[in-house]
Amino acid sequence: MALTGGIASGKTTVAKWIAQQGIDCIDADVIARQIVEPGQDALKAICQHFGKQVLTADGHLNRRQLRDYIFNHPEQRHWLENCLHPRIKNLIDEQLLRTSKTPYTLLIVPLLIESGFDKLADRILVVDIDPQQQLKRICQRDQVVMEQAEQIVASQSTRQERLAIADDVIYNDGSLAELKQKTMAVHRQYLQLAQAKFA
Ligand SMILES: CC(C)(COP(=O)(O)OP(=O)(O)OC[C@H]1O[C@@H](n2cnc3c(N)ncnc32)[C@H](O)[C@@H]1O)[C@@H](O)C(=O)NCCC(=O)NCCS
Ligand SMILES: Nc1ncnc2c1ncn2[C@@H]1O[C@H](COP(=O)(O)OP(=O)(O)OP(=O)(O)O)[C@@H](O)[C@H]1O
Repeated sequence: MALTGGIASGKTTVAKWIAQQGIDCIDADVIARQIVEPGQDALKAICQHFGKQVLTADGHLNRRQLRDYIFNHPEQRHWLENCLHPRIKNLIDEQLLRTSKTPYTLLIVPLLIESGFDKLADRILVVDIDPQQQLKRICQRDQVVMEQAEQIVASQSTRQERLAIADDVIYNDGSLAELKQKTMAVHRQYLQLAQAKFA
């Protein structure tokens, strides 16, 4: 099962609760962080392309600076995606081979449509959020100004595009407790589907 949704829609929160039920989760954002750790070839490629100023004093990727830059320069965002997505795909493939012990595996991919990783999943779950609420959450959580929040949202698939490919939708329009209830309902449904598949 793949889980997607726009930035700050609630994917990580939903995935955390599903992981607590003992379900294997693979998170593309986590992999995207691992492959740019110091010493990794993706970090070297980024450094060669953007220059050393994209590193912090201790040799880590300066994520905030790169974020500010790529969301103002779409062609550079595409370069970064072309650099990282094939590497992320390889690691997802590797992890999928190793994670077959739980009834289903949850693959969390923010840019599911844009990356083409939707082909890896037999079912797509979308976390949907009201755009105004989404912008508020981005600004609050990431300490960015409204203009950058809007730029990031505009660079992603639209709400309609995501809903069009969804098999299941969790509407994150209430409290965290309500979100948890909806998540557990979907999880129970997926357990049943997995059971039916292997019965
Ligand atoms: C630009 C980077 C360094 C900013 O790092 P930062 O720590 O601020 O954000 P983080 O990685 O936690 O991502 C937060 C969210 O931003 C959004 N986002 C990330 N990359 C992109 C992108 N290329 N286009 C649109 N939205 C994006 C996603 O909704 C993601 O969940 C980082 O997001 C990155 O390396 N992006 C390119 C890799 C990528 O495409 N990741 C998504 C995996 S499918
Ligand atoms: N229903 C809710 N009520 C209150 N806060 C919420 C709710 N849903 C999510 N949040 C908060 O909104 C923020 C974004 O949620 P979360 O990190 O799960 O989103 P995400 O889709 O994983 O974001 P990203 O795409 O940036 O990785 C978090 O701080 C989370 O605690």
